[in-house]
Amino acid sequence: MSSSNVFNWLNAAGLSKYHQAFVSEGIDDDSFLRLTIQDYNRFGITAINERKSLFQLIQLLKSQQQADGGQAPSSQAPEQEPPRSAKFDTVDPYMPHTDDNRRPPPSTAARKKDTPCYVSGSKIRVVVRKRPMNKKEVNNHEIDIITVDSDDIVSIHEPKVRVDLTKYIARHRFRFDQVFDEDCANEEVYRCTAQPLIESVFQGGRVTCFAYGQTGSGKTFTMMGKRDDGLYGLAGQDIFHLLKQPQYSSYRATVSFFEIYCDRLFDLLNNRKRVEALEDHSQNIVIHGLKEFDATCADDVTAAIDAGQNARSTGTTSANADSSRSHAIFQITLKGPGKGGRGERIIGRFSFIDLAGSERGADTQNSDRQTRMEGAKINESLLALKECIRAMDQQHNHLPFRGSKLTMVLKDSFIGENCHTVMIANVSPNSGSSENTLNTLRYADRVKELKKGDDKVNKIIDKAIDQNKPKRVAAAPKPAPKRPVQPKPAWRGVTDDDEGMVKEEENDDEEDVDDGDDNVEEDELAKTHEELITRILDEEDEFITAHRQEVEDMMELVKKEMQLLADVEEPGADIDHYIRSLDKLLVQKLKKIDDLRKKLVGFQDALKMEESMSKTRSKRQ
Ligand SMILES: Nc1ncnc2c1ncn2[C@@H]1O[C@H](COP(=O)(O)OP(=O)(O)OP(=O)(O)O)[C@@H](O)[C@H]1O
Repeated sequence: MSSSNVFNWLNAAGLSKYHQAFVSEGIDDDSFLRLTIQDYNRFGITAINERKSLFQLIQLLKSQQQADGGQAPSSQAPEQEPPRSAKFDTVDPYMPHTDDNRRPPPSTAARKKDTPCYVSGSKIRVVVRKRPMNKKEVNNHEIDIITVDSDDIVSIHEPKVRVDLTKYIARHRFRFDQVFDEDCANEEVYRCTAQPLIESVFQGGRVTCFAYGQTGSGKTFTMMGKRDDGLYGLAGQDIFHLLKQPQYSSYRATVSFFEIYCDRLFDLLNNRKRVEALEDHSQNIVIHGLKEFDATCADDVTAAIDAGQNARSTGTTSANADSSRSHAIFQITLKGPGKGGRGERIIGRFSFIDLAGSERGADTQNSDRQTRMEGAKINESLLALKECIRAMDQQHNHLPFRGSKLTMVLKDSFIGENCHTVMIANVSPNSGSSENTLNTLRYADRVKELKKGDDKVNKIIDKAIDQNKPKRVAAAPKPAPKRPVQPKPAWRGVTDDDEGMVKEEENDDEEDVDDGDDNVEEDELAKTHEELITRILDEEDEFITAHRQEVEDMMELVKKEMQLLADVEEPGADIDHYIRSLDKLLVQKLKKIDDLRKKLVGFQDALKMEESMSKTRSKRQ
């Protein structure tokens, strides 16, 4: 291979001005193809667009080399069709990192190593991860109803029974940015989701990675893994690897870990102390009282994760001991010198969120009030989250981050140019979870609805999918409008199987259906109910604060009474003064008790109203 290729390649990518730096470093064609993102700084290539160009160029040359059976690419600029990600105008971060030191386990690595990670031009990436069937599900003779049809298409084969008791399978297909099957290791999920975004945190980025899904679908497994092989730990390793580079020597990393339960924040690294999210004068959200710990190596991250997870699973009250009812937020923040060398500023932040079990949001009509309130808050936060991500992706000016505590504390993850969000929708494969799995896929699908400008891109993908579609055999009748919202079948095919007639439905483009007047009324009732729950939670806080104040005031008054008693027992004490003073104190005490009691009665009324509203809603179901 001639070394002159390096100049031609750089020239093709508009980077010829850096050629000299490559010559000085002795880079020939072979070593050029082995360059990693971490190397780019050595040549002075720091601008994001130039780094992207170089990354893309190297990927194209490598794929050309592979296509040529390992032959060296020519010195011409690559002429082949760019990989799909390049067509979509973003890219690079999600192409495979072949330089990665960590290797996925052999079985997965061998099959998946070269699978490119696709990305559209948007700031949000939605992937699906299917977990394997567990022993219990196998022993119960449940079947696996999820098939991963390709790198980005997943089908759920939902067992259904008609009114005439015949069984059929409704097949729903969804397309996402990427789909991981049950053989994928955490490392592979990490490689295609969080890892490509690590470097952007060093460039001022705010990266947020959510694990969404029903309880037991693998959210914690994905985020935590077994100690440090989950996304938290893997990201920690990479961040510290980069922090060792000379250009980042003035940066430091801190970690924090907290959870949101019923709109309340608890510090998982400080005995679950309650902390508050407040807006400062610049409208930034600051979590007052949250402990941030310096982390100097990946082991510090692991230690913080262990401590936080321990605190989470050994909750102080029975109600929130169940971690699936709270959102856990683990943040790694990079800090560096402030502007002009003064003070310190936040450079970037990586936030990982292990969301509450998505099915918990449906607990709003449970007989237990605490469960209802938890459900309402989970529901509210997941809806607000979806809206914020969509608004961010569609570049709306208005971001509804005030819709929940969760979106409020993540405000800086949604605003600004350099924000990226990854949502990992975790699904359980067993037939018993079909309803929840379908809900998860629909939620993720709504998050990822492509914006209008992407129509062209959509068509290209749809065409690709169409080529694999079975022939359309009959127009499908629109299903009767009924809650939960049913998808509009795009087509139906009819085949037979052992169970009798099997029908397949495909729902690549699911749409909401009109729920009618009854549902409008029901929605209104649900809205009022949820508002009432929010009011109760706020009033509960206010009432507890008022009660605490009343106890402190009473203690002061009791102290004064004791002083009066001591004085009156002295020889020659003024009995009139004693009686007048005691009367004053008793009036003050009565007023304090009366004030607190009025608050208590108001609060009880709200609780009764909530109870009756919950019953009304249950009766209407
Ligand atoms: N991809 C996977 N491979 C192997 N085992 C998995 C995988 N995903 C999940 N599991 C196992 O499934 C079980 C449930 O997973 P996990 O606790 O992560 O679920 P979860 O969604 O976090 O539930 P919760 O909401 O209750 O916290 C665990 O025993 C976990 O080890």
